[in-house]
Amino acid sequence: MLELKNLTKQYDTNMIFKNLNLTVPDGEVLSIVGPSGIGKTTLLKIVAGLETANAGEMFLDNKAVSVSEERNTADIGLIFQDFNLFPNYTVLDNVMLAPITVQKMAKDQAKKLARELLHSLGLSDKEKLFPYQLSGGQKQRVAIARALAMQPQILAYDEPTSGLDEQSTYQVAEIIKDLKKKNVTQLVITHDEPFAKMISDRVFDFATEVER
Ligand SMILES: Nc1ncnc2c1ncn2[C@@H]1O[C@H](COP(=O)(O)OP(=O)(O)OP(=O)(O)O)[C@@H](O)[C@H]1O
Repeated sequence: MLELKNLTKQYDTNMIFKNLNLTVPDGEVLSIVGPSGIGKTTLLKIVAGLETANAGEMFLDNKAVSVSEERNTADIGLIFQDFNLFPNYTVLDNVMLAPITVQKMAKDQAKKLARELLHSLGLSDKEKLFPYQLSGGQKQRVAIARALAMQPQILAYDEPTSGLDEQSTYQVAEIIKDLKKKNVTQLVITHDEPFAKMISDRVFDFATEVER
């Protein structure tokens, strides 16, 4: 379970949000909607430890997690809007890299895990390709496999359907629903309302539920 209590973020004098409270139970898919520039990506970055908050508390499974400093942990898997794949690595290496370098997993074990994940996401035949040789939907699935390889407690997606066609959007929705069945907690920033309806247990409207 993820809990955010009175989270406040400002950049210099620009207050982005104040006293944000949000609880996401295990296995829930929560979509976060709201207009551009309102602070949705900033919130995900704070949750993932890539950005600090000015005040407030975060708890993961009732354990306090500092939001006042950046963290380099595997507990939250972030899937970036532009995928952030390593361009000079193959699909397989993109998925294997973090378990080996961050978690010190043995190479054979990391390869086995990466292949299982790629298989489950329908990408077995793409493992030797480089990111530039993939479609947007395939890149998105590699980014999901890469995040899952770190066995995070929570997966957080920033606009996972941006730039995807209807079929790839549907595939991403199916992946999110499958992961939900495995009790993976998922936070999804999206402006795509039909997609949000398809995948979400709950929708958090940033514009109305957050003080500024
Ligand atoms: N590093 C930064 N320094 C200063 N201001 C920033 C920084 N990052 C973001 N901001 C500001 O914070 C506000 C929220 O940005 P954020 O990217 O979180 O919005 P968003 O809701 O995700 O928008 P979008 O849907 O367009 O991605 C914006 O006004 C942005 O200019």
